Amino acid sequence: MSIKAMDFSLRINPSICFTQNPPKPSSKLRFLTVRCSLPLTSDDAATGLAERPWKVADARLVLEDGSFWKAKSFGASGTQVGEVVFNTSLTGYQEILTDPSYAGQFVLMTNPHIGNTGVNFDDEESRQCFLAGLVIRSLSITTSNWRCAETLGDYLAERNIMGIYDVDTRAITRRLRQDGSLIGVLSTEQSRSDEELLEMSRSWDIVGIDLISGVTCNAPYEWVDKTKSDWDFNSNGRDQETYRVVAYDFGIKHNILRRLASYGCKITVVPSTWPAAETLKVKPDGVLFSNGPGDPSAVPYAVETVKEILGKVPVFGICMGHQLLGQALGGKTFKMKFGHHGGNHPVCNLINGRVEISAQNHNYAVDPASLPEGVEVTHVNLNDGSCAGLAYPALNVMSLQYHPEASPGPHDSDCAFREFIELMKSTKQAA
Ligand SMILES: NC(=O)CC[C@H](N)C(=O)O
Repeated sequence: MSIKAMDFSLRINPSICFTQNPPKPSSKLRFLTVRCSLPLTSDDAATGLAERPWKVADARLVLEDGSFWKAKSFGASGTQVGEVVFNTSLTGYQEILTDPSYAGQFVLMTNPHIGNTGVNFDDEESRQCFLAGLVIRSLSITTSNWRCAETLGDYLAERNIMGIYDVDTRAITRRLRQDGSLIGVLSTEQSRSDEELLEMSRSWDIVGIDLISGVTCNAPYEWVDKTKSDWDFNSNGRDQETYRVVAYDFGIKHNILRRLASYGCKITVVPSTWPAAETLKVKPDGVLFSNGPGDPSAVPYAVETVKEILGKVPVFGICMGHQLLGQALGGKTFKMKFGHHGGNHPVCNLINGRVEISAQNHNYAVDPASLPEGVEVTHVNLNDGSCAGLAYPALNVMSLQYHPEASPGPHDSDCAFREFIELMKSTKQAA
């Protein structure tokens, strides 16, 4: 079949992955995405015969199932072990990189095109990046955004975080969906053998480790920042009153604090080991138990703190905070097959029957069957029916397994902050 020159134009798009079999031209074809991929050998580099504008694969990701993935490195170099999880968010990679709940994990983005907006000063969700590394399909060759202050590669290198690109993220995602989360080792060190890296991946486990102690703050501090007015999409219905809240930092995301402040809370953030007695001494109107990394069963001290506070003031648990509440109420948590990480999870709010599209990031969940009588499941994840929210009205408890603060993600669940205000208000009035 012949193709007339006018029948198609050539569009270079470096973000689209290349296959061995490019699409067959047809007379209807208007756009053909082209990016070539030639087999590279180390001889080419040594002889200098083949000069190429791109670099040779210089990193390996080795998964505990025995699979090896050649990739190109950006950011920091070295060798790092972690659990590989995939995130389906289309936007917000900077908020994901700075979400402390990813400590100990490699985040693999299913969106193939990452880095295009660079990084900026406003989208940090914590004081540093705690994740093990970033795995992406295509690293944008340009950055373009009015807020961009730096490229993604420079940002990661400065923070000593490893990243890899040009790796088949779809194939790894399918593997994780089928077999569950896997431990992996990422290395740029040629001196380490494949066998050594595989052995490393098989001798490390994320289960049972207290990752919270590595991300929490060292001392209490006051939080004052609100959501900037330009970005506040939901400023109606605020209470005139100020509510005093103590927020336990198990790896807290800044936007939880910004949203609470915007709803009129005066917040003291405290470390994960802060004694319950000290919290109760300041007579807060409410206590927030934050999100945080890792296995909720590995932090019994945090469950004890939650137990001591339960029933004395209204409490709101988010993600890890929800799991700790579940345990403190007598329930059990379990590790899910590959968890939920992304900004497109439908959740049914059983109280009002509405469906919220939510931002999620968790590998563990509360088993609703293990909960005692009186504890209500208020939200259900519609993808798999897992428990997404709890309430125990007798003790003024509410919790969500996902992220009402978004960052990144949809804002459908922002009303949860309003509900926490109402809970504090009605408890205050009843006192
Ligand atoms: N975002 C979070 O708080 C994560 C909770 C917990 N670390 C999990 O993976 O389930």
